[in-house]
Amino acid sequence: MAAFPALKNDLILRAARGEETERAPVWVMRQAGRYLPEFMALRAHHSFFEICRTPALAKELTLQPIRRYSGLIDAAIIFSDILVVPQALGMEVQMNPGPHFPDPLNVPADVARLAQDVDVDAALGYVYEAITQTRHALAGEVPLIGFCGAPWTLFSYMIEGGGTKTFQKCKTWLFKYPEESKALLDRIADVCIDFLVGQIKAGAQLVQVFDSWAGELSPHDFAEFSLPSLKRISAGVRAKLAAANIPAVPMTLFPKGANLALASLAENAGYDVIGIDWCISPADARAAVGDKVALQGNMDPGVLYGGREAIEREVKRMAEGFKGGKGTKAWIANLGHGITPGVNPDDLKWFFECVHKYSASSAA
Ligand SMILES: Cc1c2[nH]c(c1CCC(=O)O)Cc1[nH]c(c(CCC(=O)O)c1C)Cc1[nH]c(c(CCC(=O)O)c1C)Cc1[nH]c(c(C)c1CCC(=O)O)C2
Repeated sequence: MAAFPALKNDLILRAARGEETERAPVWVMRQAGRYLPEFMALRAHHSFFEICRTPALAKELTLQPIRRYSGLIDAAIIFSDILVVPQALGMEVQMNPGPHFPDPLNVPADVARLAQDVDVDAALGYVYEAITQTRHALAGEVPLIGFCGAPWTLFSYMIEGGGTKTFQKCKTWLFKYPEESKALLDRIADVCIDFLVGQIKAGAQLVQVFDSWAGELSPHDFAEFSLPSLKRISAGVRAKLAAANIPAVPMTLFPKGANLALASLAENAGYDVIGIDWCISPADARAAVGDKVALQGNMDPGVLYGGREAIEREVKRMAEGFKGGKGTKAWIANLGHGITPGVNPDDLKWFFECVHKYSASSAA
């Protein structure tokens, strides 16, 4: 592996490994995104997936929030999308403006259309190249996060053909074709394993699995359909790294909306960090997971629309919740989901400043 510049800020890696830190490390999901004028300026000249496939452009977008919030932000996340995995499986995905699959999987027989024995490293090598270039360009300022989508969330896009409110088509699969559904979920998981291992080899220092639709399943169905593939990924990544003599990196799971599953996820899903949304209080989340994992989250992204007073009040409340009580373990400050367009970038700066202030071990 190429030698990278020495890391100057390892706060998030220490927190992810379960250590209490002098203050909470902080980053936000979708930090390179449409709320940033510099993102919109570059995006005006390139299509979304063109940027994903062009390492120099993906690197540039990854660095934008790091430059703007230098000294305040503790991690970069590679600019890409969870939908590059369905693309690697041979599906066409457009972004206009939301994701659109012209030929979704309608019935189990359609799985035959997916690419057989995908060479993940060949199909997604452009992501690895973006990661390696970004690691060099970061010059050790903060760690770089790699990611993928969770099988259940990707399954839903591949079957629905885009975003959905009803989940009608993918739930038809789960409940009419449960065995075929599980086989497809495992198949997606196997691509995710190779993809995360490749990202780690290329320089990713922490990886996150986004299960954005976890909360659409009942606790029973989450355990039945999503959890097995999430475990397959954590175990598969660790086994492949060990076999290749590559040190493990921390793994984060963001099972959005699956707050009822927190205790069992902390117990045996195989992740170091669990990301939570804002529909559970930090104290309740910590009570559910004990000291088995670090927690990441969880301010409602909508608070960023509320102005400085609201942001300060809610960061203080969040910090007190995560710090309070016995057995408090590590905390990575973040929003409970991605930052949304329309947020004033200066208000995000204020969010970071408030996290620094209220999460410090000396803060009252
Ligand atoms: C479900 C999901 C997707 N993509 C992702 C998820 C999981 C996280 C979540 O639940 O928000 C993950 C993602 N997407 C993007 C990143 C980049 C890294 C980061 O800054 O966090 C990450 C980590 C860039 C992006 N991915 C997308 C954009 C905006 C598209 C544009 O530039 O036109 C960005 C910056 C497009 C995208 N990609 C996806 C959707 C639904 C959309 C369109 C609507 C939306 O923006 O929410 C699929």
